[in-house]
Amino acid sequence: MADLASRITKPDEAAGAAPQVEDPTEGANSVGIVENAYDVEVKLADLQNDAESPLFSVQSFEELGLPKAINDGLLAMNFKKPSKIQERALPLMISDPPTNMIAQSQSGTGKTAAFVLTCLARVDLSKPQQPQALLLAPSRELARQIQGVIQTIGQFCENLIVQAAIPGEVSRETGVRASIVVGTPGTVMDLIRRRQFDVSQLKLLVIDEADNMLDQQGLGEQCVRVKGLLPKTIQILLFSATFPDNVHRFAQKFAPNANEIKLRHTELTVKGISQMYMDCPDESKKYDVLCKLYGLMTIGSSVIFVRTRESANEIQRRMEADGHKVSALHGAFEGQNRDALLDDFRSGRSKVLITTNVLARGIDVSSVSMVINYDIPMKGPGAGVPDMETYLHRIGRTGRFGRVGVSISFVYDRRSYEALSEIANHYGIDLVQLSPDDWDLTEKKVQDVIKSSRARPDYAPNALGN
Ligand SMILES: Nc1ncnc2c1ncn2[C@@H]1O[C@H](COP(=O)(O)OP(=O)(O)OP(=O)(O)O)[C@@H](O)[C@H]1O
Repeated sequence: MADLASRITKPDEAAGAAPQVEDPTEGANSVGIVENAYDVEVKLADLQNDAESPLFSVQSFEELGLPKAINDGLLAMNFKKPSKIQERALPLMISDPPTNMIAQSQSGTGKTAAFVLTCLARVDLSKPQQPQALLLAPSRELARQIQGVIQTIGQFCENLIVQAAIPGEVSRETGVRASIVVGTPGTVMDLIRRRQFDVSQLKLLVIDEADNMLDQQGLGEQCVRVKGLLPKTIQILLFSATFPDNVHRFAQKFAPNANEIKLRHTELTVKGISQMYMDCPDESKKYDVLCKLYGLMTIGSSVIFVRTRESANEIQRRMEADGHKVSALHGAFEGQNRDALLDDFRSGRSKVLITTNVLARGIDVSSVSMVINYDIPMKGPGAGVPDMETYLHRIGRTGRFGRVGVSISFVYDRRSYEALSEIANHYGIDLVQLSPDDWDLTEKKVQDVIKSSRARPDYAPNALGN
């Protein structure tokens, strides 16, 4: 118990945990749009000039030597400067001869654009239907999102065809006909086996969320099998915010002689995310606390993470019965239903999303200002071990690319308290305590952070608009 207590900060430090933001007492409504736009330019530019920030860079995109059509795409996305990972990784990935890469960078720091730019720089667009780059992701949502990023950054690249290899997307008659293919490992494997995906000319394999994808307890076997069917000389890029030691060793075998960009444990947390925890009296009270938070959750958009599909359904049912508007998304839903639910959330039509770990990684919705860990993430036999990596990925759904956000983890008994305490110690996080007994203070602490995130004019669904 003492461990977590030692990581509690004083109440008035709560808003301070989200540095370099507008005065938190100033809500979006009280700030004029023009002034505000100026503020934000300065704020993001400030972060990008701060050598300590993961968004820092000294170069411009032009200096990285990418083709003009790609630079035009970056301009259209309003990407003014590369982030640190983009600046460091890109020159290594696009240089010849092609070299493998294992790259780690905090959540929301632009890893996707780093590997997407490499794909766009490597494919020969005179062969638009010949698969040349394959990107693998752990969920259909992430595969679709990456497909969208490629299409947006590549909007000025003539003849670019990008296809998603996820269930229900590739017709049996035509098979895969695209230069860039983004998929989930099971579907990709099926397509290759059925000879509907010609992999003979692939020159690039990207694995996003690579520690999760290569984990031998999970998708690892499938990824190894896919790789075994690809040309031996293929360039391999592995990206994630987390690389636990055991998976990292395996990653080095999977992508031999790779250049590496690694971070220490304590560098992994994103400064813009104010991490808090809620001391619930017991498990049965967690639901009431959640309902009390509901008003704050709808100021921006929020994601509530739970352990099982059943509890996602159950919380949705109860909250709706109590008159709240929420959506639930998990692996039991049909693919197209899942797509529609996430699209609604991205566009702001729904503001509160209850989900499982299926959406813990990679999903980029810039309007998310709050993440709730209704259940502390656990793993291992009997799910008795705190899942450090999943915690970091879950909270990383907010605080994207210099934005601010808040995460609230619910604890209610010794076990959940100790698990969160281990997570906090592992990353060296100072968690702010919230109490359901002092609701006014709780509300103020959370609102201060959320209001700061709202004060940004680019506070809207991301540039993809999907
Ligand atoms: N150079 C840039 N300038 C401005 N915005 C950027 C830049 N690069 C990326 N972004 C934006 O930052 C957000 C986060 O990027 P991205 O989704 O690639 O993060 P990530 O590092 O892959 O995070 P995660 O580990 O959660 O998957 C996206 O909305 C993206 O459009």
